[in-house]
This record gives sequence, C-alpha cells and structure tokens, in this order.
Amino acid sequence: MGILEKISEIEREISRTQKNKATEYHLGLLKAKLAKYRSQLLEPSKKSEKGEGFDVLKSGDARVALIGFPSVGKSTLLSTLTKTESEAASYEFTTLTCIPGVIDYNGANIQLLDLPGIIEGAAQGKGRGRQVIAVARTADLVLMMLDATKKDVHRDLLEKELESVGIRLNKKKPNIYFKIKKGGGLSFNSTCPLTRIDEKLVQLILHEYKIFNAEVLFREDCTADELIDVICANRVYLPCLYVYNKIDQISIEEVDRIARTPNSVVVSCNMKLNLDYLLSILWEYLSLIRVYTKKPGQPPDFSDGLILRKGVTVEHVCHAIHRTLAAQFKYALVWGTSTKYSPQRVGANHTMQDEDVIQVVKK
Ligand SMILES: Nc1nc2c(ncn2[C@@H]2O[C@H](COP(=O)(O)OP(=O)(O)OP(=O)(O)O)[C@@H](O)[C@H]2O)c(=O)[nH]1
Ligand SMILES: [K+]
Ligand SMILES: [Mg+2]
Repeated sequence: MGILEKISEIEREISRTQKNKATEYHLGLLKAKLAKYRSQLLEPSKKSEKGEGFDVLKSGDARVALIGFPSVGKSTLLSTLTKTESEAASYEFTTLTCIPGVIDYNGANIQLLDLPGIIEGAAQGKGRGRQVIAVARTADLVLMMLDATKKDVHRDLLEKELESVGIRLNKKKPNIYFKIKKGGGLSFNSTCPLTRIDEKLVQLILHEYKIFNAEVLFREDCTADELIDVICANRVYLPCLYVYNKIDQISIEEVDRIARTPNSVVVSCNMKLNLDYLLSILWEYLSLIRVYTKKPGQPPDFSDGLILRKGVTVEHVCHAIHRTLAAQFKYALVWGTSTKYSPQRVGANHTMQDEDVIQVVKK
C-alpha cells in the first residue's frame, strides 16, 4: 500500500471513530500515525518533482508568500504593489512558477512571492502544490488571498492543506519541553493541570515514534496534536493574513462583515482599494520596526533607518550598525516611545520600538 492510501485509510478511520473518553487513546495513536506518514510525504523526492524556478533567493528584510486558489488575483496584487509584472488573466493556472517582486515600504524591502494557484489535494502533489507549499515554509508571513465573491470554504480548504504539511498559521509553538534521552525511561511532568492528555497517552504516542527514553514537561494544557507537533520538530509557525480581493463585486454589507473577521483585510486590486491599509497591516504582522541612528551634535539620519524586528535590544542595534560596535559599547541615548524621557540613557538590554532614535556612546 502506498503512503497516500495509508493516509486516507487513517483519515477515514479517524472520521469513523466517535470522539469520547473510551476512544481517546485510539484516536491519539491514529493521529501520531497520520503525522508520521505525512512527514514521509514531505521528504524530498525525485529531482523531477522539484519544479523549475521555485528556488528564488531570499532577499530584503522579510519574505511574504502569496497563497491562494487559482484566479483570486495573486498576480494582479504583485503587479500592483511591486515594479515586477506578473501575467494576470481570467483563466486558471496562469502563473506556473515563483515570481518575486519587492515592496518598498517604510524604507524596508519586503520580498513578495507570486506563486501558482493551489487547489484541494495540493499537499499530496496536485498541480504545483508541493512546490508552492515548500516555498510557503520559507516565508516570514503567508498572505492568503481569497476571492470575496466565493464561499468561505476555500479558506478552510487551504488551511487544511497547509496544516497537513506542518505549517501552523497564527498559532504559538506549544509550550512543551521535550528531550530524547539515551536511557532512563520516560520522565513525564507538568506545571499545570492537564485536561486534554494524560501520561498514558503521551507514552503511547512516543512509542509510536519508537521513543522510549525521554523527558517531557508540559508547561501548558496542550492536546495530543500539539505534542505530536513538538515530537515531529519540523513544524513552522507563521503569521497569516487573509486578504479578500475583488470587493468591487460584492455588497457593502458583505465587505463590512468580512472586514470584521480576525486577521482579515479586504481589498480590490483592480480598483486599487484599501492597498495602503494592507501594507500597514503587513508591516505590523511582519513585526518590522525602524530605528534611526544619530551622531553627536547632528540631527538623526531619517533617510536611512535600520529595519529590525519587534523585540530587538540596543545590543542588536549595535550589531546591525557595525559588527565591532557591541564590544565598544558604553551606553546609548534613546529618543522615542520606548523611553520615559527623551533622550534617556540606556544599557545594552533596552528594548527598542518603532521609530526610536539612537546615539551610541563608545568606551
Ligand atoms: N473584479 C475584480 N477582478 C479582479 C481583481 N483583481 C484581479 N481580478 C481579475 O481576476 C482574474 C485573475 O487574476 P490573476 O491575477 O491572474 O489571478 P491569480 O490568482 O494570479 O491566478 P493564477 O495565477 O491562475 O493562480 C483576472 O481576470 C483579473 O483581472 C479585483 O480586484 N476585482
Ligand atoms: K489567473
Ligand atoms: Mg497568477
């Protein structure tokens, strides 16, 4: 039996099995088996399957992958937001490979990747599905484009496809400490009450992966699926923005309804509606910030900000300015929203915020 058949057999069995206390272990095991077969599917296969033109070099400050069904307007968006032209047409599968463009926003270069449309079954190799998904894994953000005139099932279908290959959208990594050991059996602990899994199920799942010696510490009330994610270790956790295109074709009430759903932005690429807002949300979801540098006695250099990620410290900023600067660091003066006073004298551990100005004082 091929892997695909094994997968669909387990999926059938899971859907046949009623979910209750008595079947909990059985279901947990089935899910572990399913995850195992799916990761086998992900392993690189024959060269011929790789697909021409999909290994685009990463460049710029962040990478965004455009994922969506055919003809939702992905290429139209790329051609509108970047200087690159990607052919757009009314027929499906116009785009056959990966087309990179660059969005210039707030002084940052954001690489936007136009990709072929994907359909149900993409993860198992339908169309260019596997290549598209492989590119999505390398992105800092998934921009899932949807046709506002079509039903919401599209969104669920695409999410399932990405989910099945280990891409987790808008989810945090489960807070489980997991370490395989050479001996000593299973040491299982938790720092909070567990309501969705117990030691026996943890053991069963680990045995399915032929793991008999390990340290497992649950730091939150996780599920069996989340434990499997941690064991597999090849999951990627990506922010995802749902962009509903073609709002020129639907009623204002419908636009209003969609715009209120979480992580969603409504646009019309053809009519250039709401694209500025889309860019500002993109910036936020990518956690990008600008930091301006200043030399003593001179005004800040607002023409050339450093593009960094939320959460960076003064030490990171020093590294970004010059690789030897951190070693010579004495203190810094910071102007902006991250400090109480402007300027304020801060140490290397101080966390920077968007549009802060910094002057580094050397030893
Ligand atoms: N009404 C309307 N049509 C749009 C809009 N944006 C794109 N389209 C049309 O939708 C069709 C498909 O656009 P594409 O950009 O080729 O879509 P795609 O997602 O790249 O399609 P594939 O590459 O085939 O997957 C074209 O006929 C576009 O003119 C929009 O905002 N409103
Ligand atoms: K198209
Ligand atoms: Mg296209």
